[in-house]
Amino acid sequence: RTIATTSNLIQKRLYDDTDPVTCQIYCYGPLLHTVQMARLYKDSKTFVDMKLKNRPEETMEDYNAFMAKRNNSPTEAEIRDFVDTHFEERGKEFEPWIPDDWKEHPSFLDAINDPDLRQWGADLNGIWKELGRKMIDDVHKNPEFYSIIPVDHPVIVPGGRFIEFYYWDSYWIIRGLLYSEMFDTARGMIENFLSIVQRFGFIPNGGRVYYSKRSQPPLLTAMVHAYVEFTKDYSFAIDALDILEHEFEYWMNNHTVQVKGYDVAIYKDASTGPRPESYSEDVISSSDFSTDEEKEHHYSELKAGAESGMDFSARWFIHENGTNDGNLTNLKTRSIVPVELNAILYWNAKMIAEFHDKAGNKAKSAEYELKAAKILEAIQAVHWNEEAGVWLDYDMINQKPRNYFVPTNLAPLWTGAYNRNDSEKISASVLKYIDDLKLDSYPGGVPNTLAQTGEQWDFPNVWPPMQYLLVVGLDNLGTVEAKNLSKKWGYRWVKSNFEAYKQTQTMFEKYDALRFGGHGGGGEYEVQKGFGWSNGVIVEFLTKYGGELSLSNSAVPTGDDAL
Ligand SMILES: OC[C@H]1O[C@H](O[C@H]2O[C@H](CO)[C@@H](O)[C@H](O)[C@H]2O)[C@H](O)[C@@H](O)[C@@H]1O
Repeated sequence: RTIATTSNLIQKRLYDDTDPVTCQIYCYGPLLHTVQMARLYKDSKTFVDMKLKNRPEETMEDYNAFMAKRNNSPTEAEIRDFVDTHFEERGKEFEPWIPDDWKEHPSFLDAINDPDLRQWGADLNGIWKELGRKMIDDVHKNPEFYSIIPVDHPVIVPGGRFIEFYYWDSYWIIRGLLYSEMFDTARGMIENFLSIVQRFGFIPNGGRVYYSKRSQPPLLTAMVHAYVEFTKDYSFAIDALDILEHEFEYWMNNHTVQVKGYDVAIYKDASTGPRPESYSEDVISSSDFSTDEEKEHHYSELKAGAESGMDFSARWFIHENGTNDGNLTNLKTRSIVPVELNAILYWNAKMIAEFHDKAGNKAKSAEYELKAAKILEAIQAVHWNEEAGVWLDYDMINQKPRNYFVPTNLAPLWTGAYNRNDSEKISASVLKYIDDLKLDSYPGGVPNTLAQTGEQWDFPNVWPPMQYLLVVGLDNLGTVEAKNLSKKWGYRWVKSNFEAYKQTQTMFEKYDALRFGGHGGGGEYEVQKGFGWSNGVIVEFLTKYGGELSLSNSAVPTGDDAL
């Protein structure tokens, strides 16, 4: 299979404001406002996932007539009736699908010694079948009836309310699939993303048109790298190079600002209005602002937060007093330079350089090495904080580092965005940072922040991709102390997830730092079950530790007892 190369067409599409016609229903406009503000469903995402019964133009005509007839003030019952007449239930875009390459007994299971952990690994492998989604032909023939973004290959979704692909989730899902030897499914998901970059110029937050003006942390190149590491099929990466470069340039050209004379990337969004999938929630939180302009700024900060994947968190609050106090009205996501985004872009440049080198294109490889070196310099100048002994986000409003814990403060260890000659020094300072903050004292894993705001990316919630970042980052650092802590946290994560699974037969999207085996909560929707990235991380950790890890000493561990 070959991948068509990018062209000016992508540039045109990227800057051209012609949204799909379905966007008039699902992304913005009066119909969306009327229905979402009626709060017909417990979860606001329900409505924007429902299929149209008629063409969007016809639906809009009916809507205009409906509103005119009711003097623009329909009752809730009338709106419900309108929705029932014009929309189908959610989920109509998929047909049952069992991945063709699913294996009953992938060999990672043989590497797990503990019988209970091995059975759990088999259960998790079985969950891939439940999370698979294939689009029906009609989605390709009549895309304007659906909010789903049509893609050629079936995908593994996160689960629960998330029945479409999510960009950054897919990195951990794909790694899990590769360990489960589901190479075709993994490759299909990557090919979908490559074709999406060709169509949109970048990868939307998730597989719905209403997500199409923002992205998520750019991990496509890392997905390709993981696929190539497993399959050794370098030609796949080489064929994809144009597209990977395009995505990289999209971020560097559209998401960078200047800080201390360096180009650094931030999260942002290119649409107006509230998030369609959380419309009334955003309108409510915007009611603190009086002018339309202020409300619009607030919506942009919310959507930039969603682009970061950490929606929402005190990580993105800048209070008037310069701290991370406050609530959603203090969101200033676009004014905070995030460590991991720049660390990931560095990684992307390095991997693109590596693929060019494999292709024998030394000039291009050198060009991307140079881009990586520039990003590294920026990370060192803007994010590294000698006093804290770690990398920190940067507050552009108050022109100061933000000395608040987030696992992403260690992201450069994960992506290799630091000078290897400094490993010993960095190891000493990072471990002291961890010690000072007592990050090793939580029985359920390292919390995402130390701020308890009720937002889902704050204390005490623990998120699988962030545990992965910490465990892999510390392991990469390579000193004995860092490797030991990495293993300790890896073991703890497996055991705590296992405990939750043993009690509930469920994998959760997020967990609880304070409770060994406890799941997370808070935020604007119920904790979700499934769950793509949780399973991916555990399948990888079971492969990594399965030979040595045993549950026999699995009494509720705290701190040092976890091993
Ligand atoms: O509907 C609210 C938000 O839901 C998504 O965010 C959360 O789930 C995603 C899928 O697992 C995950 O990628 C993200 O990190 C979570 O915070 C969605 O991505 C948001 O855009 C949306 O507003």
